[in-house]
Amino acid sequence: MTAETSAAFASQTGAQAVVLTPADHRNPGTRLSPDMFEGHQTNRSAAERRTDSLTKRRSIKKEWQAAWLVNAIRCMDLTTLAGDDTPERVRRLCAKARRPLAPHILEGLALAADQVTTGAVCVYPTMVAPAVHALDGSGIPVASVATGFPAGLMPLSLRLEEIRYAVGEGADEIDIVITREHVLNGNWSALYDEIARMREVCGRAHLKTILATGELRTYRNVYAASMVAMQAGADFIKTSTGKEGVNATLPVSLVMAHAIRDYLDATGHRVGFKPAGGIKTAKDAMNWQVLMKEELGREWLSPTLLRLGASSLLGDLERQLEHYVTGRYADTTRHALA
Ligand SMILES: O=C[C@H](O)COP(=O)(O)O
Repeated sequence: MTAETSAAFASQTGAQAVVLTPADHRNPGTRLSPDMFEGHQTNRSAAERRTDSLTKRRSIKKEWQAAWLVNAIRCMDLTTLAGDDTPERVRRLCAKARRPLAPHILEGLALAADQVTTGAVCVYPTMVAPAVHALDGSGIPVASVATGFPAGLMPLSLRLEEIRYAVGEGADEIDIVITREHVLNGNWSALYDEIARMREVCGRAHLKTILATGELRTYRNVYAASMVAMQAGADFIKTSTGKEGVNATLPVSLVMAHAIRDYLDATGHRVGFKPAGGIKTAKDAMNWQVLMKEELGREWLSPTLLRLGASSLLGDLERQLEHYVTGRYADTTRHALA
């Protein structure tokens, strides 16, 4: 491991302990303030140009990439949200969350096993209990989707009860879905009220609000929904369930990052960001981290304020780190981090 690489790790990974925002920070929210988003101008083509240029830059040199790939693991919500999920599958997922990298890769990176675990494990409510048991003592939070995931089309009373159930099973974080109709109709008070009720029922559990941006039709709606969710007390805003036709995209993430920045400027409160749905390659993970660093700063490179929601990203991260350490790909298919 070169001196430069170890320096990269000191600044990007191991020393990452310099978390400027305590892990238990909460967004207290504000009253509903339409003036913070009504009339806000968003420019789709400018957002697309900006993020397109970001994906084409090779701004991170080879020896630093490994540090960013390790950081992507640290910020990952390792997820399984499938109809055929079982407690055994969840137990296997939690074992990966505790030890995502093989010993020889950790050795090659000069990292200790307890320095690299995932940001959380994300499951359905009935899988929370096996996840809590499997992660006992690891310090890795369990996130549960709730409120009628992924569509959310059920009575509010039942959606709130599902949150109570998941928290009662031991969930540390709740990923709720919003009622898209409220956004499409501009019914901001209804959107604010439902999220505020969900926040209240979450109690000690952190609240992540899934905006299902692929179903909100315009970037102006994405910005407005982001702002209302933060005003209602969301600790994270999250792009997608992973089940929409269009899930996490970089341009939409840029719009949401701007909302987080504007909310911080107006209130002093930091809110986390979770892109989710279709994030599958190490290149994707690099792109989202670069976007966070450039738009929001280094605080948004820690699991306290960034989570990559993904069910199939870890494999490529492992593959790229294996190549970095050994000079070859473990499997025959080349997956160059081009
Ligand atoms: O965060 C939750 C998403 O369902 C993950 O989406 P994915 O399966 O496309 O990685």
